[in-house]
Amino acid sequence: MADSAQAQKLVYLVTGGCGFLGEHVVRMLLQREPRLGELRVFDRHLDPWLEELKTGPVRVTAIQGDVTEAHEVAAAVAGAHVVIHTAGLVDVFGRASPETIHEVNVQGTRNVIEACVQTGTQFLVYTSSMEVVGPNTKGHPFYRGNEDTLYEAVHRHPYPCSKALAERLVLEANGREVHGGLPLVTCALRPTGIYGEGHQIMRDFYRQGLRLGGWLFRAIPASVEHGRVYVGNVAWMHVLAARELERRAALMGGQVYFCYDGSPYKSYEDFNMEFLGPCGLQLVGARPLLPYWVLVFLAALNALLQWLLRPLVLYAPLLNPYTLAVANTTFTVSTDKAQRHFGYEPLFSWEDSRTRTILWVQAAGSSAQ
Ligand SMILES: NC(=O)C1=CN([C@@H]2O[C@H](COP(=O)(O)OP(=O)(O)OC[C@H]3O[C@@H](n4cnc5c(N)ncnc54)[C@H](O)[C@@H]3O)[C@@H](O)[C@H]2O)C=CC1
Ligand SMILES: C[C@@H](CO)CCC[C@@H](C)[C@H]1CC[C@H]2[C@@H]3[C@H](O)CC4=CC(=O)CC[C@]4(C)[C@H]3CC[C@]12C
Repeated sequence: MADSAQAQKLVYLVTGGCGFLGEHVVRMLLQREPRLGELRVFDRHLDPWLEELKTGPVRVTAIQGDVTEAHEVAAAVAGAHVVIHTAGLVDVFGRASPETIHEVNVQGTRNVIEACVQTGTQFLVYTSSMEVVGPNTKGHPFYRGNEDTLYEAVHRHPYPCSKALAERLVLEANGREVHGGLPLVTCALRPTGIYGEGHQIMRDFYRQGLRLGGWLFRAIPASVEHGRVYVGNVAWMHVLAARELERRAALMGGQVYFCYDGSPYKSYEDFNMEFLGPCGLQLVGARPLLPYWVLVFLAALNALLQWLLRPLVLYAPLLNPYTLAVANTTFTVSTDKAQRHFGYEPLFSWEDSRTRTILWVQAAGSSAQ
């Protein structure tokens, strides 16, 4: 991004731009990035709402493509100044095979890096995940941790394994020489569980509650805290990080940042009730209704059934040994690294984030989307 940066209009590429987070990043860039000249949205599935964006002042180019196809990625990256790589296979339910998760999340990321190097794109922001840290398989709590907190990160599940490998590739690529001789500058953002408009699991819990006559049943102790982050703030952090990578390359290059905002620390279920409560649902029980060992048994049973039924049908319920372990382990972050390094402050207050999410749940829960 040369000396004439003031006047220069920039080309951004967002991979996974039609996903839950990707859509917010795309819209945020259009609203809040004054230097944006062209926005390329790359996704395996292009959504119809992209068409509406094409009538605005910024050129929006929709590119249907697969990150696992190196030539498709290289064609999309060529000529871009900045890449925000958010495409990924988010699967902790056993819907996709471990090989597919690895292919999309690790090889896909490798393809993005190589495309930057080959075509001379200098700035890369990667959407990593809290899952590269934990919770670990031993269920150790991560309490108000930051990017420097020591934690025994042990990955077995294909999703966190893939995110950890991909993040490492991105960080190690920092400083590589790209076509034209300049250094690649990379950083990785690690959201905790994201919520907000478009959050399909929240919508599923809402519909399940409606089916059960307005009741949800507590499964996880209220004392197990989760850090959650509003999707608009995650998108804003991506936009800011991408903008500041050039000016603060020495400081930000090769760094990781947890995504955080003012959302309260609560258990997964109590946090969901912040939105589902005002939509008319109630969480039954001050304590879990079933003993923990019963949940462990049911989760193991689900895993067994998934394995047995796989040749016939895909059985992928929310509860499995991995999701139970994650839901049942405290994982909260408390950090100001992004604020110190690139001036991040949440754009949306907790009240705002909550209101926006409630409105979306009400609309999405009752429609057939
Ligand atoms: N949802 C969450 O709570 C969290 C998500 N993340 C990360 O954020 C990123 C976005 O996640 P979400 O928006 O939640 O997921 P999502 O599934 O809604 O979006 C992912 C997007 O990537 C696209 N995609 C998948 N495979 C692709 C491929 N082979 N080629 C091109 N595009 C492909 C999908 O079509 C989708 O539009 C992912 O990298 C995920 O690992 C990180 C932390 C928390
Ligand atoms: C035991 C059930 C009783 O109601 C509740 C099951 C909830 C789980 C499906 C979720 C609990 C925690 C979630 C994960 C967490 O937010 C961290 C994540 C980060 C990511 O990068 C991807 C998504 C996820 C793994 C998220 C997935 C859903 C949960 C396991």
